[in-house]
Amino acid sequence: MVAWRNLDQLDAFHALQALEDQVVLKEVMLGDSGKERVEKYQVPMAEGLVYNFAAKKVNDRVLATLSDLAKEAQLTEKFQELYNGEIINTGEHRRVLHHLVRGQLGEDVCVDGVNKRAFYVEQQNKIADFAKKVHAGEITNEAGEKFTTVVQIGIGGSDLGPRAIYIGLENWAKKTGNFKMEAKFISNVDPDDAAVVLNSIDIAHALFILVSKSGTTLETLTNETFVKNAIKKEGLDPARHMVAVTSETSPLAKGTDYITAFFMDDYIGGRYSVSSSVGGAILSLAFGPEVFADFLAGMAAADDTAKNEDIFQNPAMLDALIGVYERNILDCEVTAVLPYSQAMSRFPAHLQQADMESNGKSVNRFGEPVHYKTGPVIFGEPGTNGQHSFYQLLHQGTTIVPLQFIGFRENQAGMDDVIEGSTSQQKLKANVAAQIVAFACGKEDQDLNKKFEGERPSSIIVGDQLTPKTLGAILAHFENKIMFQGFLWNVNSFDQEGVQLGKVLAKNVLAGKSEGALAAYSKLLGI
Ligand SMILES: O=P(O)(O)OC[C@H]1O[C@H](O)[C@H](O)[C@@H](O)[C@@H]1O
Repeated sequence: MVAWRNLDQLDAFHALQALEDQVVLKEVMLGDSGKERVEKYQVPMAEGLVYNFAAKKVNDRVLATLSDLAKEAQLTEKFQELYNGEIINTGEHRRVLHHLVRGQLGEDVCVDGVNKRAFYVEQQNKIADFAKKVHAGEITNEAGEKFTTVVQIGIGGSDLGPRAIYIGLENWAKKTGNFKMEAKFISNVDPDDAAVVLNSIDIAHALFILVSKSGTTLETLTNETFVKNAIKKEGLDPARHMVAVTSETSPLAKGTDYITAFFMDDYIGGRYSVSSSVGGAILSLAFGPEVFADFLAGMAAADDTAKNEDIFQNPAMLDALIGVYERNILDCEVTAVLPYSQAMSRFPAHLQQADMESNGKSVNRFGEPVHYKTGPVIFGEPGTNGQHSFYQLLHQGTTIVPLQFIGFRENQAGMDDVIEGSTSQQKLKANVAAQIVAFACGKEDQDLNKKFEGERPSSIIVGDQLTPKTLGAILAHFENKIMFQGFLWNVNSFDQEGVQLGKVLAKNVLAGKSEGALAAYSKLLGI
């Protein structure tokens, strides 16, 4: 049995607080010691990726104490309980099974006589079969013509992950001959979101995927009707243009006006659902089921490394521990995710939900207040765009923001030119290397306005190229990092009560039941 204890009840945490090791990056990262550190402080990840943490404020003693913390917090055992199907989501009294969607890590998990792995694989096969029939023109619109565009209607976890992964692989798929259908996304209840998408597509040849795990989300149900009205206006039958992805217990599962439905279940949290039918349907239609299977294989490979007890063979656990060190010992409030890859432009937005909805909690998994900081604020943009906007604050501002870089040796599209002695990809890579050192080491200057203090910690994930497998491995790395941090903070990372209050108040406004400030704001907004 594992013991679920608060971070401040662990001896290793107090040992960490007592350490007086103040790693000074501009000392350890300069000259030969910097070179040795970059070569030494890295661990292999799945799919040939590497997690390098040389520019983090850690040394061997801090790392040894973090390793003790991992053991005392029983991170490996807790992960084991999770993938073996224990009720880890205490708030909603649910299992947490997103790992099982991409592979069997432990024991069989059976619920009400159903083997859950078999259920997830069955849905994957059903989606693969459907996607192949759409691509082959066996499933068509009412005129017997092929669908050319696929549009996902969903929000939060039913939008961000699938959208980030679609954008992440679009150019790769075009280059490698795996591009089957263009995908678009409608999420916001702002009518302009749906209007822009509907105006940009040929509705007669569009297949819509309605995605809602709960089947009750106001934005998604509103957009469903919005889209169905647009389909009807074209003189077409909405039931011939829409499939549903939902949990078997949701009201949508009983709907009859869909071509077909694909399922997930209550054990897959929305923000962890990209590997389930939620991401499976759109990604299999856009790129083919084999590409989606490769993406899942990359995730499964990363999940496998997350089982290792040794933190130097478990990059997600190591990353999580360093993050807790920065949050609870170095007192950093924010973390930036900075992919030097345009294809990962929506990845930070997805991680914002994954991380902040999971670990943005003030009570532990038993509902008792915690007396330490939990999840940080997450933001990010692809480099080098960020360099020309918010990096000023990162370099010289009064807030120290730990950074998580991601970079690749090769680009995806294969199109590149030598301009003034270097390719664009080389320029991109030179920039990320330069930034790491600039953030760590800073620069002296008599003019304080031009002085860089340095001491801004960062890590980098490096790979050869962003592919379905490496993207899967990177996503699973972050999912597992978030999970381990939740274990360390002893919070339930798998519910999200904090999103409810606003929904209830908005319903009151629409039902004409508001008073006081709510009524005044409603008037101000012209509702
Ligand atoms: O998939 P759905 O049930 O429509 O939920 C969509 C989203 O809405 C909720 O408000 C939650 O905060 C998210 O975690 C969820 O992903």
